[in-house]
Amino acid sequence: MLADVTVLNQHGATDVPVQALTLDSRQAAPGFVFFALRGAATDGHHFISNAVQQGVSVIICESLPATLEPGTTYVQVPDSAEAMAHMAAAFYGHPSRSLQLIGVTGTNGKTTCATLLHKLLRELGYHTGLLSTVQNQIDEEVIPATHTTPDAIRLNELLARMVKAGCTHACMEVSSHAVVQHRTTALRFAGGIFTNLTHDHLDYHGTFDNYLKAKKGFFDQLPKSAFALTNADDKRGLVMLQNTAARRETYSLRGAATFRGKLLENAVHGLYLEVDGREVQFRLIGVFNAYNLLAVYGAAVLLGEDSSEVLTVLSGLLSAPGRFEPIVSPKTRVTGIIDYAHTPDALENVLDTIADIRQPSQQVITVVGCGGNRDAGKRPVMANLACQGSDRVVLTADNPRFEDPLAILTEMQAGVKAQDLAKVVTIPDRREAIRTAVLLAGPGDIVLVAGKGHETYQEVKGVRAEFDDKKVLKEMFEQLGK
Ligand SMILES: CC(=O)N[C@H]1[C@@H](OP(=O)(O)OP(=O)(O)OC[C@H]2O[C@@H](n3ccc(=O)[nH]c3=O)[C@H](O)[C@@H]2O)O[C@H](CO)[C@@H](O)[C@@H]1O[C@H](C)C(=O)N[C@@H](C)C(=O)N[C@H](CCC(=O)O)C(=O)O
Ligand SMILES: Nc1ncnc2c1ncn2[C@@H]1O[C@H](COP(=O)(O)OP(=O)(O)OP(=O)(O)O)[C@@H](O)[C@H]1O
Ligand SMILES: N[C@H](CCC[C@H](N)C(=O)O)C(=O)O
Ligand SMILES: [Mg+2]
Repeated sequence: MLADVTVLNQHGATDVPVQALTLDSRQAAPGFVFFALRGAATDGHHFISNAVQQGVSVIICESLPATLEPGTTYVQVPDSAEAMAHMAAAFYGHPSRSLQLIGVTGTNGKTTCATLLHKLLRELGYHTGLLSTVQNQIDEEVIPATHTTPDAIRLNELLARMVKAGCTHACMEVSSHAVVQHRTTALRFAGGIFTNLTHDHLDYHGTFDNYLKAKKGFFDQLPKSAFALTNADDKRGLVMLQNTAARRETYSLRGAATFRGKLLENAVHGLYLEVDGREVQFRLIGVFNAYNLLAVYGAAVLLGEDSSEVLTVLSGLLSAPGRFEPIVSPKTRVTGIIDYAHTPDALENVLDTIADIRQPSQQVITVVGCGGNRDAGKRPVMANLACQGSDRVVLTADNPRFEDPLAILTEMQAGVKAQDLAKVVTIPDRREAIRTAVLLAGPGDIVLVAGKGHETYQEVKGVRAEFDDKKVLKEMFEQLGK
């Protein structure tokens, strides 16, 4: 890559003092390096002159502007995002090299696995960082997250803060967007975990094959020193490791694998599993969580931890916020479940879990919507799955973003089969939808509020208004005397 770099207006970019890095001209200031990135909505190259006006020292770009300002260094590279990843890692002193960094990728389960591994390592006595959809953490210090995987600059900055705080380990989610946009390029991972691959984000990746390649790209980049731990029961589990240089390891609930689990019981009070020959009761609910637990167990053992100690700690852990989080109404014992299921596979898993643990007398009422400016293909599928697994369904808005919430609901309704029409109501206002579901619930029934989990906002036309499914549900229980 370096052979292709062209430096103009200075004798060498290394002589230019640099105070900070940015990918956004609006944040640029004297002493900054500005990276011109080609994005999905616009092209950072259009903002080079703005960045120069704001006094940046260095511009990293793929094509040079027609006029070069004296006093500014221009570095032309084949791929600005890739160059940014390498420069960000170097600028922050390659923090990933001072950590046992574990990356988790897959369609569902990343937050759950990364959070569980973080909690486990904390309990085992390590100073540990976490980068996740819900929040970033340095030990117990919480730093709000804007992305599942931050951009390369923010990512390296956060890892450097972890190193400075004395962390020896860090757990992070690696989204498919992150791989494609080189957010994790130039990090040194000690291990990678694959959870599963199902339908999501086809709006961004175009085809399922591209989506698969993005996830696989993470394992292709792992070094020989790392482990690559995959779900052998997932259709794409082994493909992920096909070209990795890392040590290949597997986990399975069904057959031969490095880490074997057997489902003994999936009950309302938790999972009872046999793990590597030992029977253990866990507090997490649902078969999908049996996979998450096995993955985390395997990763910890591969990091050199004692398997018995790992199981003891894991058995006491609760899941990540907004992941199958139960809230029981005080009077009529309605069980509310808040879950971040926003993909067809996640919704199906959650409803299957509810089917496994419910009593025949309990009705299931599901509140669900689909996000705007995201994969539209999942909308009818999710509405249909909600109908298959529930007695009543309230279709509502998720985060409409820049789309018309009614148009999203029309696309969802298209997935409702004629015989299910009678069980569906459509209420665009999410608060009213939750209220209706609670009204429909008789004593002991189950209300699943899917899609937004831990989120504390609803995003409409670029504005995030306060909205918390958990709070609203509790409020409705109280208001309606449930
Ligand atoms: C689709 C996507 O991933 N978008 C990310 C991408 O933005 P973009 O490609 O749209 O950028 P753009 O608006 O076209 O701008 C191009 C460049 O011009 C720059 N610019 C723009 C305007 C200006 O005045 N000056 C300027 O310099 C921008 O800073 C950017 O560098 O690069 C930005 C900077 O890193 C990200 O903030 C942005 O995330 C947006 C907000 C987003 O919603 N991303 C989601 C889809 C995402 O990444 N999700 C995954 C999780 C998915 C999962 O669940 O698995 C995640 O890791 O969070
Ligand atoms: N291993 C799993 N397999 C399938 N579904 C799962 C699994 N783990 C969790 N889920 C379901 O998916 C939802 C999202 O889980 P989680 O937040 O852990 O996934 P994620 O991969 O981090 O999602 P995102 O891509 O949005 O960050 C959960 O609320 C649950 O419904
Ligand atoms: N990380 C996912 C989160 C989706 C959450 C859901 N509530 C929605 O808004 O679609 C995304 O950015 O696509
Ligand atoms: Mg996540």
